[in-house]
Amino acid sequence: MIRTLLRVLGHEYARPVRRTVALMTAAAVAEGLSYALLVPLLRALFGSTPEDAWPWLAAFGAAVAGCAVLRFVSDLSGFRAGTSLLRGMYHRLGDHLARLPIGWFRGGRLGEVSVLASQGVLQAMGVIAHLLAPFVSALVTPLTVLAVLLAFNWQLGLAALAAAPLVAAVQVWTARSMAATDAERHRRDHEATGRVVEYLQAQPVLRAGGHGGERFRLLDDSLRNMRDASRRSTLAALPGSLGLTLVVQAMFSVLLVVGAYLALDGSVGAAEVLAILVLAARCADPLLSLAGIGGRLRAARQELGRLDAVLSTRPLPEPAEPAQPASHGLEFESVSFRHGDRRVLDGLSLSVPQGGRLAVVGPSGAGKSTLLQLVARFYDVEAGAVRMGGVDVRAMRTEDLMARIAIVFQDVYLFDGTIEENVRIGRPGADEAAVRAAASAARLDEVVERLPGGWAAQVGEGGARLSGGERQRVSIARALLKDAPVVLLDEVTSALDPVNEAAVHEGIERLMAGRTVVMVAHRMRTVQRADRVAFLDGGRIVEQGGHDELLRRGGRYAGFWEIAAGMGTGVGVGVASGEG
Ligand SMILES: Nc1ncnc2c1ncn2[C@@H]1O[C@H](COP(=O)(O)OP(=O)(O)OP(=O)(O)O)[C@@H](O)[C@H]1O
Repeated sequence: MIRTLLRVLGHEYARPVRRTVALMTAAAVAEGLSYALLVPLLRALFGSTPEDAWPWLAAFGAAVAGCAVLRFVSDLSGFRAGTSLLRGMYHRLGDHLARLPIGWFRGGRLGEVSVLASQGVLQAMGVIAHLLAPFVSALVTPLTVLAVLLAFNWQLGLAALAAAPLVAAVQVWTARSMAATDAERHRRDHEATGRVVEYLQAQPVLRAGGHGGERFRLLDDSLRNMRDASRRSTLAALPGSLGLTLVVQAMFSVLLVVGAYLALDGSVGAAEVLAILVLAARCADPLLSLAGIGGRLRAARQELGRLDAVLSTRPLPEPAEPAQPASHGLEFESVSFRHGDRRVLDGLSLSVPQGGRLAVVGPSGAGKSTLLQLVARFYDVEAGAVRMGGVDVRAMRTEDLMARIAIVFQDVYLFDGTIEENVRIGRPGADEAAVRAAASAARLDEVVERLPGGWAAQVGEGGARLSGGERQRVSIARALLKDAPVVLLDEVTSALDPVNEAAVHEGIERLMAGRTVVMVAHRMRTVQRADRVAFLDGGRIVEQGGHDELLRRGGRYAGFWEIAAGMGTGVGVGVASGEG
């Protein structure tokens, strides 16, 4: 386990961890040896000259004090190593997550990683600070006492030694039999955590559906499953802990019988037998604690495994010799890409000259957003290449690539800060005048005027205090401020009110001016801004050309708008009258 810990953390932590383990082992051995002093102490006390016990008592006192100091030093070292591992782990995890492809952060992953980053890291790193000392003590102290017993009297030593393989066997058997229940319990815990988050997020939907006051069945089910898994896991742990208790009791009884036999035989004094029994009793507690420590170690090991899996996820490879494109046209050459088993793009080829505007149209799920994501390297293509200015995006440093791209997503995320802070994310170093200019070009100043507090008004978590259209304006202002030569635009699918719609369109028009643009378009009005349209279906370009030309052709593209018009999605006006 320590090896996995060091692999997960990096070997620069090996020294403090090894020193801590050595100190803890020394403390546990010292503790065992201090107990051993009870043998001569009790022998002297019950002998013919009890005053001979004084030097042994002094030695015992000194040994106990020495143990306390060693234990303090080893615990302190464990605590220090634990906190430094914790800090290191957070840095390592943070650095690694920042290098993972954006596509890795899918819905379920967010809950998983947040539980891992909060509870998981603490649990895994707590091994050194909280679990190692009792574990080493529970193993090493009884072993030291055993060595003392063997040295003192081999029959008694052998009687105690017989317990060692039994304790080991019970531990191994418990760990094996618990593996499946532990894993299930953890899975159920995670599932329930996810359901709680979902329940909170889904409150508006539940209330709209008239389920506000009711309990949420999916949450109830997962909580019940969690309770059942927890019960199963507790029950599964019982035989192990019972087995350990039996082994320890049996060892004690055997020692008692062998001791009594030897005492009656006259080969060992009664005082020594008493001392041996006291020693055995002192070892019982640490041995019995092994059951509980074992469970916590197994849980920590599982968390460590999960951390290892996240940290082993390969980040997007960075080129050894990064290239810089001289221009900003885009080209997709025979691009194939799949999400799991689902093929999303299938040998797609497409190009957008520098300064050109391409609208991508197609049915839902055709792969339009994926096309944009491949330009920004949220994922890497499976086959083929995406190029900017003739340079494969994989040959560019991620930083350089992202500096050349401004993205306006359908779902705009705003941080809980002021509008100004949210716009500034587009170019953190921008001066105030530039931020205001971008905001005004995106017609965000109108929004600011309405807000109590103006530029200093807080937008709320996720931008909750702004409407969808207003959030879009912030996103456009960010992109304008970034002033990147390539713009990727994923048009909002839901209808905006006329004022917001006009403002968003005006902002987008300014954003597109003089830049290479690829836009996923859902509205006729947007498509008409493009100088070329690609109709995507089944991961391929089915038709390509100018908007009017494609309409005249009467193929898939024209049919698509006709259906949209028939469904009254707001695009039909353009089809009927030829305008958006
Ligand atoms: N993160 C993901 N994991 C697995 N599959 C995904 C993921 N994202 C998208 N997909 C799959 O890829 C397909 C294409 O998705 P994409 O978002 O590119 O479609 P789209 O054409 O933009 O659709 P829409 O117009 O509805 O937004 C989807 O049908 C979906 O099955």
